[in-house]
Amino acid sequence: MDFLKPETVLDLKNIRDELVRMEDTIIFKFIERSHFPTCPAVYKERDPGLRIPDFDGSFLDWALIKAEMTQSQIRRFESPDETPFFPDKILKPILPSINYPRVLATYSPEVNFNGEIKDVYINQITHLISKYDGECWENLGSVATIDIELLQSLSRRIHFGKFVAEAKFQADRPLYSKMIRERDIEGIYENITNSAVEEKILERLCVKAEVYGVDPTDKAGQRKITPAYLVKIYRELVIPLTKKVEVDYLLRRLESE
Ligand SMILES: O=C(O)C(=O)C[C@]1(C(=O)O)C=C[C@@H](O)C=C1
Repeated sequence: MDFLKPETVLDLKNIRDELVRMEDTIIFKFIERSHFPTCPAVYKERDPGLRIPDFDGSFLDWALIKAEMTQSQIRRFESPDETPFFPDKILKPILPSINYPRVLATYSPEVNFNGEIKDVYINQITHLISKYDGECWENLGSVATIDIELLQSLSRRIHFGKFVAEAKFQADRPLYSKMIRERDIEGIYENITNSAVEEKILERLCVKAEVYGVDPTDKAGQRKITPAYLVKIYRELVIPLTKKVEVDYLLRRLESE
């Protein structure tokens, strides 16, 4: 997939191949995060043990804003597959802009589910993948660092739904236009769903968790990510959020015609 070549970006096979590659990135980051406990202090606003001068949010938000400010200056959010968590805090790039050909509708940056992704990550995912529920004051920086990487990987995966949606819209404009005009949300959900593809993803994740989640030379050793948790995260959170992105993107698609 090459964002300078629109025809490669809207090819459903290329999109799905990219989603498969992202699985590995996400699994290895889950494994990194599994070395630490949940560390609720990282996510609490104005935690008494973790005061940040002139900032009212959580330690994670502070670190994420700083990271996005730097990354925006090196052009991260010019790329159509990257979505900032704090769009109002990002800065102008210091590198010259790349003129990506437009593949998504102009309103696409407004389809931003990062608030919900962060919420689901903190309140559900960390409890499934962490070593145990509790603090570890000496690792707050490491936890926030891996959280930022994980949130950005999950965000990229879930917002890839925009490319899937655009490819599906272009493959059957009359059908999607009708459903969009009639605000037939159920019909859109039905049409974007491909249960066979979803089943294949979940099957593959089981195998990947079996292989990557344990030391291959010590199968009886401690498991870092289990097939059950990985499948639960994808089935209940990642895939449904991807579909939400697809539907939200499609519902506005006729604005761009
Ligand atoms: O591959 C697709 O067609 C998608 O829409 C992506 C995706 C996913 O999140 O992986 C979502 C919905 C489909 O049911 C299958 C898979």
